Amino acid sequence: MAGAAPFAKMNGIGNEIIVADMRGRAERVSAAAALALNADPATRFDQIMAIHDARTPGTAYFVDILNSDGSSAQACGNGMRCVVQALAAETGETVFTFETVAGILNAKQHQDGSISVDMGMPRFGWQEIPLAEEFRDTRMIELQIGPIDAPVLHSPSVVSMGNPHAIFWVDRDVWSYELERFGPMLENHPMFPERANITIAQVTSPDSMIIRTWERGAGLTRACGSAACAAAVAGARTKRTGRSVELTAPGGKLTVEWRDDDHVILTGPAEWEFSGSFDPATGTWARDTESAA
Ligand SMILES: N[C@H](CCC[C@H](N)C(=O)O)C(=O)O
Repeated sequence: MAGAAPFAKMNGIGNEIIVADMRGRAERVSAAAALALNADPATRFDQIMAIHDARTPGTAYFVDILNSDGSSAQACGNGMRCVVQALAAETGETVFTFETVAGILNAKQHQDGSISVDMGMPRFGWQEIPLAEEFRDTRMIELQIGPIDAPVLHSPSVVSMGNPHAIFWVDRDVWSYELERFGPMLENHPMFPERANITIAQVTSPDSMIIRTWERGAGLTRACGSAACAAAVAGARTKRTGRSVELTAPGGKLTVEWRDDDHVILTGPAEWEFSGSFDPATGTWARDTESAA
């Protein structure tokens, strides 16, 4: 393919990620390419993490994040771990400083192969998330779906991890809620002018919870790293948990530590599946012949 860019299909505990190598190129991965790659079952993804040349001194790369509907995302914790694993394999480095549209982000690969990403500081102001109306306390906002007198989901905590998140606390098994039905309504609720990632969370101990996420621009996913961060922060803010939490998502476990310096550290694995090359304008792609299935 002329002008093709290398990519790796990877995942972060089942969050389907394409790491695209756009270094040395001026163009972005187009929304049309994202839609085409997502339409093919072999390359279906939740996020594309496009690695570009650095724009800012002191950073190694600029990472552009696209959702599977072609929209842009400001943060993707699971995808950043995939980026780190791909770059660590290529360069032998283990510590990286990246830039995204949301700012500077540090990450490192540990001896055991797990990867920690510093997701920065959470933000709680209603205008920062953003919400459509003023709430002075975003630990719990008025929002509900279902019958007025017996809402199915209500009173979420809202947090920005660079991207907007709403966490609905539930007592029952997270699988007993029809997130595929409520997710789209809540993602697009007028309360969220930039839409939102929607998570239901069941706290199982002061340092653990089970979560399921409907992602803005991607739908149901097996895991969402920034949602794990948002849920852990919201858990600590509402005194449901401490500041170090293990989160079980459908695809596996992640740990989040909300450090005393206010930074949120997400740790978990990343997995390579296969490599190929693609046209960043159209999404036409081919698998590398030497790449395993
Ligand atoms: N899967 C990602 C989050 C993608 C966020 C995206 N859906 C949005 O904010 O639009 C993660 O691991 O953090």
